[in-house]
Amino acid sequence: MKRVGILGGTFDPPHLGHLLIAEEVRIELNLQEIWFIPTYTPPHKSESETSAEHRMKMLQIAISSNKYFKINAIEIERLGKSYTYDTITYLKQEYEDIDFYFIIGADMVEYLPNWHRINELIQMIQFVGVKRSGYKLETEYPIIQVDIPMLDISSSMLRKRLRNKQSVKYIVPDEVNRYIREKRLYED
Ligand SMILES: Nc1ncnc2c1ncn2[C@@H]1O[C@H](COP(=O)(O)OP(=O)(O)OP(=O)(O)O)[C@@H](O)[C@H]1O
Ligand SMILES: O=C(O)c1ccc[n+]([C@@H]2O[C@H](COP(=O)([O-])O)[C@@H](O)[C@H]2O)c1
Repeated sequence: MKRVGILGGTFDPPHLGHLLIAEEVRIELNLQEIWFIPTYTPPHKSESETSAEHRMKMLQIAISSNKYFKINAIEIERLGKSYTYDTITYLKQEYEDIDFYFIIGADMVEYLPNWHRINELIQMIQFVGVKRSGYKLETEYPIIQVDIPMLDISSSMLRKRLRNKQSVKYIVPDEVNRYIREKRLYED
């Protein structure tokens, strides 16, 4: 069976935290690929600030230097709320020969009891939790934990910095920074 990690996210914008957790989990669990799945509408928070097109483009730029990283646009194509249950149901039907591992930060681990159809979802896919500053990686659910170096960064912190015209260098890849500036994203 092929082993594939999934990192679902809003990626508004993508940052080094996303890339680091994906790479660390890939190596630790010996995964052949990581599929980044951008949400259309995130299930549990307000809509993204930038369009799906811009988020896809930034993600493409961000992952381009890693041959194991791919994008799967299923949630953007599906439109509506991006429930993981729907995505995994589809992926398991479509790719019977793949074992999927769904990577989440500790903030999402804490939130797991509130996920849509969690009792079914937890039987369908193996979750992999990673540390995140300010959150506990403790849960009753049978997740795998992977130890990663913590980077205390988030997309909301980046949006705030960009609004305030502060630097985001060394927090997002240079090419993503260039795209954000060129398209004047997150300016107000
Ligand atoms: N610095 C980080 N360390 C560990 N996990 C992270 C980090 N940043 C994001 N993640 C995880 O990556 C996934 C996608 O995150 P998302 O795209 O929502 O970014 P975010 O930084 O959490 O965004 P926002 O600040 O807008 O909520 C989530 O599972 C989240 O927990
Ligand atoms: O399906 C759910 O109920 C659910 C609730 C919270 C988060 N998720 C998924 O977890 C991933 C990270 O979410 P986010 O909002 O932090 O980008 C993303 O793929 C979401 O679709 C899914």
